[in-house]
Amino acid sequence: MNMLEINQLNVWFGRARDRVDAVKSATFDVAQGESFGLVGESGSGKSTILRAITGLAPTWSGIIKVEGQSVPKKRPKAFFKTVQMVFQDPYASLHPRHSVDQVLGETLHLHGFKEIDDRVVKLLDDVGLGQKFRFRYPHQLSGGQRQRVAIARALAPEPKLLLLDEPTSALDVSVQAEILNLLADLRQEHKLTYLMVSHDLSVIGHMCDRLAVMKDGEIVEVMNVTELRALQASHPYSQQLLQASL
Ligand SMILES: Nc1ncnc2c1ncn2[C@@H]1O[C@H](COP(=O)(O)OP(=O)(O)OP(=O)(O)O)[C@@H](O)[C@H]1O
Repeated sequence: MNMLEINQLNVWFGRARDRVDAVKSATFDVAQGESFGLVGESGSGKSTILRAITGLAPTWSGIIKVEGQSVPKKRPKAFFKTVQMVFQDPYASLHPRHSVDQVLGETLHLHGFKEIDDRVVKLLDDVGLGQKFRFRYPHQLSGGQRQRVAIARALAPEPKLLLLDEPTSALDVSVQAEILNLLADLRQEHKLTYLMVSHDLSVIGHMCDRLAVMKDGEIVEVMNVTELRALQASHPYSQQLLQASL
């Protein structure tokens, strides 16, 4: 079964002469348990696709289906029990005056969980932080530790689909691999499906099964990572991207 189906998705910002067509007729699907990458140059519309799925880009047309169900314009709370997003910048995505305990506890509470204490401890273990981080505030954490908290928050509702928007590009090179390995382990342990944006083909090659190449708001090619590794892109733009990343 497909976890996610995107059909003829158009996303735009602004009106009339100011209109920007950020995503044009994007069509792809992501199977249950699959990890799917979106690559392309800056401004090609990768993040906008994730934002449209999660409801952060309000003007869109086309079909977005999660587990076979069309997503309505206004996302019900239940949607966020299935779909969660991890943002690029862990400095911007955590409230500076909320402790780790508050961030995770409030998310769990919002989604109706009981035994919140036990779940907070378990989430911190799952992301490799452990209890000693529980009562810290964001300014007392490194970038990598903050991103682990953001990942724990995304895992709190026990989602099935994680939207990952360049989850390591704001981090120090030395911790990028740690976070990618954590995400790969979590996918296995929690049987998650990933839709991941990156401009880094080696990250996509490491993390994904298939990928879509975007250019100027359009998907120009969908390929699997075996083809990526063998440099078998057929579209000239994909070939250019591959050559540039060597
Ligand atoms: N809120 C907005 N208002 C107007 N235009 C926007 C808005 N958000 C994105 N855009 C435009 O939509 C296009 C796609 O942007 P998007 O952020 O999806 O690209 P991207 O491929 O994710 O790039 P990057 O790798 O730099 O994040 C760009 O031209 C961008 O300027």
